Amino acid sequence: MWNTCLPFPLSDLQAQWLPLPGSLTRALRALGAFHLEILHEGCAHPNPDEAQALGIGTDSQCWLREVLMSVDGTHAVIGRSLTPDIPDAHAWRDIRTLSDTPLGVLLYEDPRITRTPFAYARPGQGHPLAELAGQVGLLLARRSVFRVQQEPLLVAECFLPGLWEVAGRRRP
Ligand SMILES: C=C(O[C@@H]1C=C(C(=O)O)C=C[C@H]1O)C(=O)O
Repeated sequence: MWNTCLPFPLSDLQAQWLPLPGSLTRALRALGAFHLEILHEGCAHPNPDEAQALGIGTDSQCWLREVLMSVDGTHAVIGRSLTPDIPDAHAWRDIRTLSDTPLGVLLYEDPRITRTPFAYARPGQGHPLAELAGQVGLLLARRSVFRVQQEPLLVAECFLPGLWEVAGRRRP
């Protein structure tokens, strides 16, 4: 399902936003009034493609964070992040206490953190991102794995149709 090649066909806006490097939160904030809502947080098991990306089994315990990011009141991006739930010496322990502070604050200041190249997908029926979005068909998603001290954090971002309305009014 996930492929490092951009899906085809894409609009100019989609081709611009999907591979956008750096903080997505920062790019969304440049479009207008930004709001982040926590949809769900807690312990969970990864689905098979998430487990494969994290290099763990589907029976592994993870910390899951699902958020909805809006711009000027328009739902724009859904984020679904997972990291193995290793107690004590866990590099991503601060993710549990972020609340509605965007995850990006943990990711772009520490030079030790690496990020894999993006992989892209169109989440279909039954995929957690489609279920969170409450729709299928018009969704585009990307994901990458951040690592620090060998600990992985999988971050998937699903771009909702509303993003293209808002982004069409301005450029990142
Ligand atoms: C990875 C980033 O963090 C964003 C914020 C997220 C969160 O708060 O859970 C999840 C996905 C991202 O869109 C970013 O800003 O680039």
